[in-house]
This record gives sequence, C-alpha cells and structure tokens, in this order.
Amino acid sequence: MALRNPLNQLSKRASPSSISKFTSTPTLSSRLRNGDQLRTLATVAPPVTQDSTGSKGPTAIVFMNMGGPSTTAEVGSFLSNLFADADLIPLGRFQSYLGPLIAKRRTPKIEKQYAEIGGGSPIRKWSEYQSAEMCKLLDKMSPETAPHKPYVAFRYANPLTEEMYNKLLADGFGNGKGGRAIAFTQYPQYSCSTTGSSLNELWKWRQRLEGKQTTGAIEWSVIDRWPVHPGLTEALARNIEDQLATYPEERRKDVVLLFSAHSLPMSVVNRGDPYPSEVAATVYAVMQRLNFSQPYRLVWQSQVGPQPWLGAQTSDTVTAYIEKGQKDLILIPVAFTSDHIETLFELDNEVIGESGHKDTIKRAESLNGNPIFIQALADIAKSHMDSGLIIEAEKADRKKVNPSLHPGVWSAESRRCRVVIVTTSHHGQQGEMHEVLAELRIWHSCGADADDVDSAGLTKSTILGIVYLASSDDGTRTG
Ligand SMILES: C=CC1=C(C)c2cc3[nH]c(cc4nc(cc5[nH]c(cc1n2)c(C)c5CCC(=O)O)C(CCC(=O)O)=C4C)c(C)c3C=C
Ligand SMILES: [Fe+2]
Repeated sequence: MALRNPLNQLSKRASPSSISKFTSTPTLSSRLRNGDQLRTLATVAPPVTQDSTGSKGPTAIVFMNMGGPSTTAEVGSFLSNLFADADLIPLGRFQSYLGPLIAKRRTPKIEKQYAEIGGGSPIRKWSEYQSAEMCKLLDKMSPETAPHKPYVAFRYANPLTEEMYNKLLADGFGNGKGGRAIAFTQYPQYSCSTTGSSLNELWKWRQRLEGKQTTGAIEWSVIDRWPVHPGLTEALARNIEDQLATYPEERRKDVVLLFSAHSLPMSVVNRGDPYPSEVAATVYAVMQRLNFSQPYRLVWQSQVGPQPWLGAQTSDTVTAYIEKGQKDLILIPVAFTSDHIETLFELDNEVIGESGHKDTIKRAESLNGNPIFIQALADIAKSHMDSGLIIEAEKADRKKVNPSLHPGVWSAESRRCRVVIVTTSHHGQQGEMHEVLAELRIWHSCGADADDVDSAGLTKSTILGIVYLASSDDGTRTG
C-alpha cells in the first residue's frame, strides 16, 4: 500500500488514548540464541533418509500464513513485523523508521481487540491442529511419501519462518541430508501481499540458512493457491447450509449471503493482483454448489487507513440492507481458513454486535477444525505430490540483491512443469532466463505496474533465483 502520510493514515483507527508505550520484543536471532527456546523447537526425529525400501518420505509440509498474536503480549511484535513488511505495506525508504512507529501507536488499540476475543488470535492453535490432522490423513493416503511432518511458518507471529526453518534443519531435513518440503499456503486465494510475501520470506531464510549448501539442501515445492478446490467449496457451502437451517422455512429463500473477504488497497488491485478475482472464483464455486439458491454479494472488510480500498465495505453493506428492511443476512468469511480478529472481533462484535439485529444477522462458522476442510487440505497436498513435481535444478544470481526487499513473482503451475521465480525490480539482467520463462505460462506478477509486465506476465526485472520443478512422468526438463 502506497501511503502518502502513512503514520497519520494508519493511526486513524487508533484512538488518541490508545497511544502508549511500545514494548519491543527480543529479535529473532536473540531468541534463537537462547538455548532453552531452541531446544523446544527441535523435536527428535530420524534423519531424512530417502531409504532403500522405496519410501520417498519423510515429507515436510509447511503451512504458511500471516499468523496472529497468541497472547496480547505478542501484539506489539506482531504489528511491528507486519508494518516492516514492504510486500504488505510499502513505506519506501522510511519503512524501518515508520514501520515501528506505526506499530507502536497502533498496539494499545489492537491489544484491546485481542483481549476482547479471549486474549489472542486462535490462528496458531488452528494451524497446528489442521496441519497435524492433515498429515495423519496423508500418512494413510500416501504411504510412499510418509511420514508427513507438519510445520507452521507465520509471517508476522511465532512460529516465524526462521524458527520453522531451523526446526526443519534440526529435525534432519537439509543440511546435506536432502529431503522434501512442501510450502503450502493457507491463503486459498493468491495475493502478492499475503502468499507472495510468505514465499519471499521463505526464500530469504532458505538462502540464509542453506544458500551455501551445494548438495543435500531441502528440496522445496510450492502450493500457492487453491481457490476453487471442491473440498473448500463443499466445506464453505455446508457451513452456510447450517446457518440457513436456523431461519424459519418461509424466510429461508430470501436470506442474503454476504461473502466477506479482507479488502485490498486499490493500489494493489490496480496493479493486477489476482486476489480479487480468485476470491470471486471461490464465491462463484460455492454459489454453484448451492444452486444459486440465495441472493448473494461479495463484500470486503478490514480496511486500514483512509486510502481507497476495494469495496463495498462489509459494514456499509450490512447497514444498507438493514435500512432497506432486509435483516436476514449471513456473513461468510471466505478468504481465511480459521477464526481470527476479523471474524471474532470485526464481524461478530462490531458488524453483527452493533447492528441491533443479532438474532437475524448471523455468521457462517470459520473452517477451523472442519473435517471436510481438513480432508480437502490432504487432497490438495496429495495431488500436488502425485503430480510428480520435484525440484530438478536451481539457478540463481542472488549475490546482488536481497529478495526480501522486493516483491517476487511466483507462478502457478503449467501443464507439464512448475516454476518458481523470485525477481526484483529494476536491476537489469534478465536475459536468457527470461526466454526460458516465456515458454511457460506465468500467471501473475507482483510489484510491477501493468506496463512493466511483458506478454508472459513476467516483470521486467532481475531474476534472482529460479527453481524448476519438472514433471517426472516424461522426464521433461525445463531448465
Ligand atoms: C486474505 C487475507 C488478508 C489479506 C489479503 C490482507 C491484506 C492486508 N492486510 C493489511 C493490514 C493489516 N492486516 C491485519 C490483520 C490481519 N489481516 C488478515 C488477513 C489479510 N490481510 C488477518 C487474518 C488479520 C488478523 C490476524 C489475527 O490476528 O487473527 C492488520 C493488524 C490488525 C490491525 O492493526 O488492524 C493490519 C494492519 C494490509 C495493508 C493488506 C493489504 C495490502
Ligand atoms: Fe490484513
């Protein structure tokens, strides 16, 4: 988000009384120097063997998400990490100065919100549960890649990507021993500001912790979006049907469904970020599954600051419906896989709680521990592994630039191969790799203006690293 006066703008939601002392948290490296903490991170596990029985396991599956503060004490560091992220909130060359300042001003207000939803975000609890349950299913569904080992990497809260990566290494992956890991985004719909940012962070830590490894580094592959997976739409549809069933039969067909997703700044939308269309694709797939039984709208929530954001706003839409006399409404969180402050505080406490119609305005449950959803996660991971995508080769010129400072391009899969690219803007040197990439279907780019993107969808920028994941069925190499 390009903020002209970001400090003022972003602090608009904070009341003056909410400005209090910012408690800084220890840096990650200092936390990781702490022997006790490090010991608790590393579970005892056999080294990665890729053994002679033909087992390709173990397989690490890393759930990537933004995370949330598990306790109110973590709100300061969560916001500080969030406002330091130029992929989410670009503050230009003043990022390292403005980011902490905005975070500090915002912390007391957001702490209160987390206190109101039980003292913290449940994202960690649900992510650990979902990933562990998914791995249990995968052990049965895919014994040849078992055991499947769950990991969580959050962008702004513990366990951060660095912590997760060190845990992987301590558990016997990489460090000369090889082994396979799948980075599995937990944002169903792709945005540069969410999944793109997590992938850039993962790449950064891979380079820092394994960059010098010539052989036996972790082999990564990426699941970067799954907006219309039938298991996702089925789980969402059933949660809607559960709520619909609570209305008297004669009113049921007129209940309006309001699919609510976290909004995006228009500056991000206007550079072609795929998130709005992928969210819409999810909504359409759910409505198809429901046979379009209800009137519906896609609305957007959680705008921060006065810059233009994608609308219509969820709260405005609810108000407008109430004014028109339409009070039977179901809000459906559609872009996040568990409860969080935006569902528990913003939708439940603010939008519904303050509507004056708590009995008729309802919210579909979040996916949380939903077994249909967890089966869907296992199905997505299984078909990813079945596609035979393996890391085939890696080429990079990473010396000159730091990918974490720049938006990246992460493509989705084409029919025969999958490619992951990291780029950075305006450092020249794209040349021959660009040609290779042009043969592939690149879906999308980050951080570029429309005219900075060529016909292959690739930004005219330096390719920092490229990981070819060639299909093993016909042995095609793409690099
Ligand atoms: C798909 C989901 C999300 C998108 C897209 C997204 C974009 C986005 N967010 C901000 C700014 C903030 N987001 C904050 C919290 C927050 N954001 C999401 C999800 C998406 N954000 C969630 C689930 C949460 C809450 C996590 C939890 O604690 O449970 C916050 C912090 C809270 C606050 O201060 O209001 C900010 C700030 C931007 C600028 C952005 C797009 C560029
Ligand atoms: Fe957000």
